[in-house]
Amino acid sequence: MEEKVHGHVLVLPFPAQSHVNPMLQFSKRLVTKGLKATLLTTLAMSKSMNLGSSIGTVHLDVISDGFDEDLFASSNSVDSHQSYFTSLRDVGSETLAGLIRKYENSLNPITCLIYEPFMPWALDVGKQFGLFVATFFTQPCSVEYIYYRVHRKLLELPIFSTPISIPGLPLFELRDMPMVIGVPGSYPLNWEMYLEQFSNLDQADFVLFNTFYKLEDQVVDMMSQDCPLLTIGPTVPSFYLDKSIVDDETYGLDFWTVDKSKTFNWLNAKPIGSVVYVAFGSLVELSEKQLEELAYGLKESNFYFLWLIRPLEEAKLPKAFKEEVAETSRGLIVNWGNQVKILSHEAVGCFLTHCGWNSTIEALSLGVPMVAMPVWSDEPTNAKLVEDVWKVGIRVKVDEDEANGIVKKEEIERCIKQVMEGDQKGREMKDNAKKWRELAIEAVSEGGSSDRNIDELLSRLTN
Ligand SMILES: O=c1ccn([C@@H]2O[C@H](COP(=O)(O)OP(=O)(O)O[C@H]3O[C@H](CO)[C@@H](O)[C@H](O)[C@H]3O)[C@@H](O)[C@H]2O)c(=O)[nH]1
Repeated sequence: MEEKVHGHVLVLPFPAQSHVNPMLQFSKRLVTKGLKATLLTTLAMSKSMNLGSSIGTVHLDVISDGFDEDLFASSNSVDSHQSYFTSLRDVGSETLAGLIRKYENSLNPITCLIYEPFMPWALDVGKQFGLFVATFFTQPCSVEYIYYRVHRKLLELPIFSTPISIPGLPLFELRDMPMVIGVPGSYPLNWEMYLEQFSNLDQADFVLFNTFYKLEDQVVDMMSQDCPLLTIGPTVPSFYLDKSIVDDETYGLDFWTVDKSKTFNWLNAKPIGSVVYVAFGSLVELSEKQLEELAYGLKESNFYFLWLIRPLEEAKLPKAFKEEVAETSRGLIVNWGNQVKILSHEAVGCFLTHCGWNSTIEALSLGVPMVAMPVWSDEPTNAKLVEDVWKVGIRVKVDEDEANGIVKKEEIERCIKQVMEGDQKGREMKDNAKKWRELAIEAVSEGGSSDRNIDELLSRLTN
């Protein structure tokens, strides 16, 4: 039977893998602190993944985004973006309100809403019901602070002269800025959405970031001057950090089928630090030409490689390459897996990543050095920080002569070798990666900066 608790938090992520993961994980932490947490999924997610009423200790409930039969509606083509976002807002705000009402007369009515700011309307709904509302950013503070300064007109666009100086951040070139700024005119709908995040942020009771204080201290201090900011990350399954949550080796909700045995049978047979792990997250789509360069860069680096690549992307790989991989044990191609478990495997020597924020903070948390190959959004900035601030990786250079910014196979091979081979630079990256892992563990462990911040959130929530 359900017990009365001191607070019931409704958690609303944007319905995509990389947004659900950190917010689901954060929900688990809230439960360990004595709250009830209910994560909201869409009807399409619930149906197609056959979700039950909970994931571990976190309750699940559903709202509609108006696309009840389409699991991938939120990440489909740019043309359909606008209609998806309109529907998400219109249908979502109605069904969210209905759901809050549903709990009003229950033993544990909703007391707090934690929402992702790609959906700023959720804050308005929460406030209509008099709830305590916290905003949860799934990208790093460094990136959001840049958007915030544009929103406040403290950073004028377009940028004509470099290097770019932003308080709390290192000097940036255009290539280090978030893609919508570094490449003016790119992703116009996303740009609108990034700025909209701040439209009503002054109404939020707290602003949460999936980061930890020591990782972004200067920019966190800057942004904290303007909003009640709390760093609460990294939101990586606790099994890999402080082990405070029972049965917590995975996030627990996957949009694709997870390969459980092939990957680890293959990894278990490889020497320590010998494998390049390659993955580009849940959204990025590379061109056929780029995939070909990547494939042959990996092959020619002569290291073992494990490549997690979604089915539609895999279909674009050169046939000859796939056949060669299938015939030898030099490489393994798998469609989806448990990335954090892979990163924690001793055979993995480096992570070739697009620098999505989850992948980046997961690699930092697991102490794995990176080859950074950013594609869009926050990724160029994350790659800059990986290479020049945290010094845990090397960023590939785009071939200037190639249209559409292709990274050539020779460059991929060069970067992999730099990280994997034991020369001084490679060793420094590995040592720094270990250092960031220790600091990540410290942040989420009892009394650490993120742990104290979660307690601060709770004390406001329950008083
Ligand atoms: O086989 C796989 C591959 C990935 N993952 C997980 O999927 C998530 C991927 O997230 P992320 O690394 O952030 O990449 P994207 O899915 O590309 O994320 C989008 O959302 C992020 C957060 O807003 C942004 O930083 C990115 O630029 C944007 O592309 C991570 O938690 C991974 O652990 C798996 O579990 N299995």
